[in-house]
Amino acid sequence: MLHWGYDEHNGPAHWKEVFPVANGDRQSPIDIKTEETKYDPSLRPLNPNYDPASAKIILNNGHSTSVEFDDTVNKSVLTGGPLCGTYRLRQIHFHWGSNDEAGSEHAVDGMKYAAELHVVHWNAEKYSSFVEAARQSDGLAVMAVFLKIGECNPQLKKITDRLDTIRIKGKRALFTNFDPSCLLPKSLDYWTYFGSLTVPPLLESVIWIVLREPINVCSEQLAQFRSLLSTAEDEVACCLLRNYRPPQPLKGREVRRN
Ligand SMILES: CNS(=O)(=O)c1c(F)c(F)c(SCCN)c(F)c1F
Ligand SMILES: [Zn+2]
Repeated sequence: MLHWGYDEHNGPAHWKEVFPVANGDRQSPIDIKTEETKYDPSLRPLNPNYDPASAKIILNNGHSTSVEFDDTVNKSVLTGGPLCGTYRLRQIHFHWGSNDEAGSEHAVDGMKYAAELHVVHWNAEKYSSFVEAARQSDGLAVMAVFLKIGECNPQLKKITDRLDTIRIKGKRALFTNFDPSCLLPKSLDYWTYFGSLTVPPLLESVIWIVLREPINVCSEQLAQFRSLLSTAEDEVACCLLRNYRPPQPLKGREVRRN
């Protein structure tokens, strides 16, 4: 396998050839069977606290589009929920499909949403960098938000309106004064479980916090994500039509809810 991606020749079924942890005991995403989730009274309310000035750039890394934040200080953090200590905001990015019927990574009782937002944080209380935290079992905390087809989302428009300036893999543009809380649903009720990155190197270092309430996105906005290119300037143009990993075996893990 050359470089990993989402095509037939380098997609999720091939990743284990280079990253054997793909068959590990705490892989993500998963299909959340709501009847089997366990209420846990010790789970606290989520407490996201983001400073819009932390937003720095918007980027096309060839696998998704991300907004990267200044994570050199504790300016934008997530505390509460299942977390011990303070997790610092690193970046947000999206996963989507080639059509509106499927595109999310997590599923709920076998049902997939049109897309999924990931808000990535790292444990800055215990570790000194994102890269170090990404190697630890409690190093990362990713909040997942489901996107369902409905009204156009005016907050998401701030991102989708900029995608034409970063169509080619590797392109980046200044992107500041953005608070990702504007993309969260009214309710911060969640499911939580121990899992992994959903892209190579698939590190098993993520405390997943999956919000139960989806936010809206319209079909036209999702189409703008699909017009991003997974290829660089000097390559034959190829659209990033889908970038989700299918659900992985639960292997006895518990999914708790607040
Ligand atoms: C949970 N979704 S993911 O796709 O596995 C994912 C990314 F795409 C990421 F980009 C990052 S952070 C930046 C690393 N290059 C991350 F921590 C991460 F978990
Ligand atoms: Zn992701």
